[in-house]
Amino acid sequence: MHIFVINSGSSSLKYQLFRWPQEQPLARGLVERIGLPEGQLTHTTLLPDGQEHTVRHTLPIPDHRTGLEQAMRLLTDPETGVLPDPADVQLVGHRAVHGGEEFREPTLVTAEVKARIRELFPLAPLHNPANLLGMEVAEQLFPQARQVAVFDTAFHSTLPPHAYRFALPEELYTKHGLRAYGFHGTSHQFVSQETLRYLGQPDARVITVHLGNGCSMTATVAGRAVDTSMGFGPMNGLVMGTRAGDTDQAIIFHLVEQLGYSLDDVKNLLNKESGMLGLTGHSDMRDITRQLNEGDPRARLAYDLYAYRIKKYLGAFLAALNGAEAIVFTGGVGENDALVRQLVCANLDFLGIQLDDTENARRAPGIRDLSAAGSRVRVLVVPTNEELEIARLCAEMEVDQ
Ligand SMILES: Nc1ncnc2c1ncn2[C@@H]1O[C@H](COP(=O)(O)OP(=O)(O)O)[C@@H](O)[C@H]1O
Ligand SMILES: CC(=O)OP(=O)(O)O
Ligand SMILES: [Mg+2]
Repeated sequence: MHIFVINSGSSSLKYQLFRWPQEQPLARGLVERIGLPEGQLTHTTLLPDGQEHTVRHTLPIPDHRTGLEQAMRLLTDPETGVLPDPADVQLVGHRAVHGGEEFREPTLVTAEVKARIRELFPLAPLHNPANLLGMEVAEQLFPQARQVAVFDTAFHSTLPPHAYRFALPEELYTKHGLRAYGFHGTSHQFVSQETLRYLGQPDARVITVHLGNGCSMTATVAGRAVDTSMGFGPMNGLVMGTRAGDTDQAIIFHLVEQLGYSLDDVKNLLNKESGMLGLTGHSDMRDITRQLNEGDPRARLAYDLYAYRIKKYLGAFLAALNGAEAIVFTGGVGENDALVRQLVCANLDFLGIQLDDTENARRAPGIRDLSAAGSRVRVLVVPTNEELEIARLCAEMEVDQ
């Protein structure tokens, strides 16, 4: 059978088409810079002889719907498409970001499930709307297929209460669900599993650092999450493309009471105008790298702040775990940006963390060990593959039914 997976992030949409159970990717694509003036669609067809054929289009992609429609045009193109008939797709896997406390397993998309995803919009305003849209567009494109949602929050359902509860009155948790949920769970799960296999240590303590447009870190033991940097919504913790991460609640009161912000203004500020964008004017790390190379001090500060925040969480999670066997970088920035990794790992030799600078600067595909010979903690790059993990979880659900 064929499984089509849609992974809508805040600024990008990724998709992959698999032949199953071979786990064979037939095509994959990336729609980037959604909402920015120059959107980019990269579509790769994986040919039977192992060759890849990639086309790139630069065009305005105002929203996720347009991105998905463009992708479908390429997939079903009568001459070059690998999916002549959309009816060949039996299963569509969707990334869904916020699943609250109830969605801990892959879930068949029904009208009720969609309604619940909609109710969770306020908690993940950059993501759940794009996820739901993906489901609605896919229902039209693949009317015969089963649609399954895999939630970012699911992997974090193993967090202990002292990690997920806030020091707020109990009722706010018991009646209103105010707790940390954690996000990017599918990526943290995939990457931690890959790492355990790579190390040959199924019980290892692994800290996964997912740096995409959104960024989060998770402390894991034997592949189970025990703490994570994101909280109630995907805003807390690390500095991100457009999200501030940790700030001080007092700032919110000051913005509203002294500077005349409405609550909507604050939400917009913290979700869409802050983070790297607020510091540099750019949200895409490649633009900030360019700015840095031109000697712009704003880019320097932004890099330092971004890396320092990761370092602080690393310290916290190493304390929570009483050490770690591996620290793993993943996501668009984590996999590609050597300077971020260098700044994060600098001056951590007292913890037994030492990076091999040459290995760190080298570009290569696949899992890479960046640690210096004497490093007690392994520093790895493990490319994430949320789509494959989603396809596996959806296929497992089919078998279990
Ligand atoms: N070669 C690269 N060097 C530095 N940053 C990169 C590179 N390639 C991608 N990135 C960054 O990765 C981020 C997007 O990561 P990704 O994981 O695809 O995001 P999303 O959260 O949308 O899934 C962007 O900030 C982009 O600039
Ligand atoms: C949850 C989240 O921040 O996702 P993304 O990084 O894809 O925006
Ligand atoms: Mg992502």
